[in-house]
Amino acid sequence: MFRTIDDLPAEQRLLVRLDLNSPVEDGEVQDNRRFSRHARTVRELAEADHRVVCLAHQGRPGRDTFVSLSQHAEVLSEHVGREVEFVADTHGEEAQAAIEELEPGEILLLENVRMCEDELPEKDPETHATSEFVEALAPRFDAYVNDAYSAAHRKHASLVGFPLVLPAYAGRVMESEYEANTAIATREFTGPVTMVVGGTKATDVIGVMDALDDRVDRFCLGGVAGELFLRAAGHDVGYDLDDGDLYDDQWADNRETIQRVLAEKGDQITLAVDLAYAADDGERAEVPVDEIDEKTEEFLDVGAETVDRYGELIRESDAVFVKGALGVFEDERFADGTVGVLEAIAETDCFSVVGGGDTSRAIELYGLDEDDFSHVSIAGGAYIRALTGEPLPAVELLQSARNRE
Ligand SMILES: Nc1ncnc2c1ncn2[C@@H]1O[C@H](COP(=O)(O)OP(=O)(O)OP(=O)(O)O)[C@@H](O)[C@H]1O
Ligand SMILES: O=C(O)[C@H](O)COP(=O)(O)O
Repeated sequence: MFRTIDDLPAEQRLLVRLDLNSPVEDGEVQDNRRFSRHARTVRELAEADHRVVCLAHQGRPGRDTFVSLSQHAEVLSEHVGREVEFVADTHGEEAQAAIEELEPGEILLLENVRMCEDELPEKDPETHATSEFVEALAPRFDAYVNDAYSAAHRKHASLVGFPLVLPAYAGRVMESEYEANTAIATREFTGPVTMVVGGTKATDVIGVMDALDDRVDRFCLGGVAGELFLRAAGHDVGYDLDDGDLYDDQWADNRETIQRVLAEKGDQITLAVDLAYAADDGERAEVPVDEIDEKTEEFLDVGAETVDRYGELIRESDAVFVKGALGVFEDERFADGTVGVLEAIAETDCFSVVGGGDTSRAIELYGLDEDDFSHVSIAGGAYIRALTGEPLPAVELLQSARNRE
C-alpha cells in the first residue's frame, strides 16, 4: 500500500494533485461530485495547518472544455468552506510568488496544469521528474499528495513526476477509490458477485466482462452493450436505425469478442427480456424481446420484467458492481432500468460500488442516498482499468515512493 495523509508530519508545505475535470456548458464549469469529494481532503489538510497548493487539469487543448481553473477555485471554495485563492500561472514567477506568500491553513489553486506544455506528453516518471515544470515547483514543497485517483491512469508530469522527487502520500479520495475499486479483485465475498453493465461504451464493458469472468458470478446487461449481446444471441436488435452511430461501429469492432464471450460465458450472462422505447404519442412503451422481428424503434431502456429479474439477482448477491446505465436515464421516461437497479442495490446491505461518471449522476438526479452504497466512484477511465486489473501508473508510484523510504 501507500502512505496516506495520516502519515504526514505537521505543518507541511504540500503540493496536492486533485482531479476537478468537469463538464463545461456554455463556458460555465458544472459543479459535481469531484468538487465535494476533493473538498474533504483539502479541508482536512488546511484544518491541520498545512499550506495547501492544489494542481488540477480541465479538458484538453483544442476542446471547448479546455478552460482556466478560475471558476473551479470558486466552486471548490464553496465546498471547502474556506477561501481558495487562484493564480493564473502553473509554475512561473507569479505562481511561485503566490506559493511563497501562503500561510499555514491557506489554500491556493494553480492554473490548469494542461496549459503547461511539460504536462501532457505520456512519459516515464524519470523524464517527467527532470522537466522544467517539476524542477520549478518541487523545491517549493515538503511533500506531494496525490488525490487524483480518476486521473491515475495517465503518465502526466503532475501525476508521475513529483512522487520521484518529493515524499508522496495518498489523499482521502485516492485512498477510498483505490480500496473500493480493487475490491472486486482483492476481497473475498461469501455469496454471489453481480456486475451490472450498460452505458454507451460497449468496448469498455466487454473488456471488463472478459477480464472478470472468474470474479463475477453473473453479469446483468443493458444499454448499448446489452443490445449488442442480444444481437449476438440471434435477436433482431443491436444495430443503428437511420443515421445513428452507437451500434454498427461497435458491433464491427467487437463482434468476435461478443460472440466468443457469449459462447464461453453464456451461463454467467443475463440479457434483457424486454426493452422500452418512445411510442408515437411520446409515452414510454415496452416490448418483449422475443416479439421483436425487426428493429423499428430506438430502444432507450430495459423493460419492467427485466428490472424485476435483475432486482432479484441483486437481492441474492453479496456484492454488486455497476458500470454504465441500463437506459437513457437523463430522460425520466427511460430511467426505470437504471433507477430500479440502483434502488434494489440501495435496499440491500451487500457490498456495492457504482462507477462511471455519467451513471453515478443518476443517484442524485433521482434522489437516491449515496450512503446506501458502499462506494460511488468519481472515476471513468481509471475505474475501468482498475476493474480489468490494469495498473494505474500514478498509484504504483505512490506505492514505490513508500518502499523507497
Ligand atoms: N440504450 C441506450 N441508448 C443510448 N444511450 C444509452 C442507452 N443506455 C444507456 N445510455 C447512456 O449511457 C450513459 C452512461 O454510460 P456511459 O458509458 O456513457 O458512461 P459511464 O460509464 O457512466 O461514464 P464514463 O463517461 O465515466 O465512462 C448515459 O448517459 C445513458 O444516457
Ligand atoms: O475525467 C477523467 O476521466 C480524468 O480527469 C482524465 O481525463 P482525460 O481522459 O482527459 O485524461
